Amino acid sequence: MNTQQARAMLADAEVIHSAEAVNATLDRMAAEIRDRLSESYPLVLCVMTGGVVFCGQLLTRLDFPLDFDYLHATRYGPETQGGKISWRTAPWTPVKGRKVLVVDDILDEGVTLAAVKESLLRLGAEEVLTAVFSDKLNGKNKPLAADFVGLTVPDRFVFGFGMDAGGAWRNLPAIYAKKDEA
Ligand SMILES: O=P(O)(O)OC[C@H]1O[C@H](OP(=O)(O)OP(=O)(O)O)[C@H](O)[C@@H]1O
Ligand SMILES: Nc1nc2[nH]cnc2c(=O)[nH]1
Repeated sequence: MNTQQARAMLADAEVIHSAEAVNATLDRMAAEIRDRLSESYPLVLCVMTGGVVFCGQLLTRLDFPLDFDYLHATRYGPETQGGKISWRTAPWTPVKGRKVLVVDDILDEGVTLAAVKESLLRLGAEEVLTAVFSDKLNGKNKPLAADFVGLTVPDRFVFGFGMDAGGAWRNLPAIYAKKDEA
């Protein structure tokens, strides 16, 4: 995708959740996570790449001691249909005996987060909680329900706030969907 194509896609897209709604949701989620984990010294793990914006903005709202690290698993690449999960990087910080909070941008079919959770439990994590900024209303029987959910999104390919559209626009502060898929 080149600059022109990326700009055209954004111009044609529909806002699903505004930046204001995103910020209010971050505040609410941080309060929920604080209530559950503020005394546990959790290990917060960002699922790269899409989780980076949500996780970064969430972290600045978590006012209690925690460790931070990341892992990288992907199954979409630049495509809009998921494939086989590809593990790129495991967390460097040992998870054995830890309460872990996994942070990702979207729960779509749930395959990625279910695989991440299973792998962390296999590595000996005491408890694995999951936080997703958006949960797609796709009517699918997901293998996992997130412990903390920000906003729901319709069953369309969405982008912005960490999520890419053909590689572009992870940097948007709001959530969009391509108009032609409405
Ligand atoms: O619930 P699922 O259907 O498994 O989809 C959710 C996953 O898809 C996206 O990652 P993607 O594979 O696109 O990689 P990315 O984070 O690098 O964009 C997103 O960041 C989630 O990790
Ligand atoms: N950008 C993006 N990535 C996803 N990964 C799983 N579902 C989606 C989606 O709707 N948009």
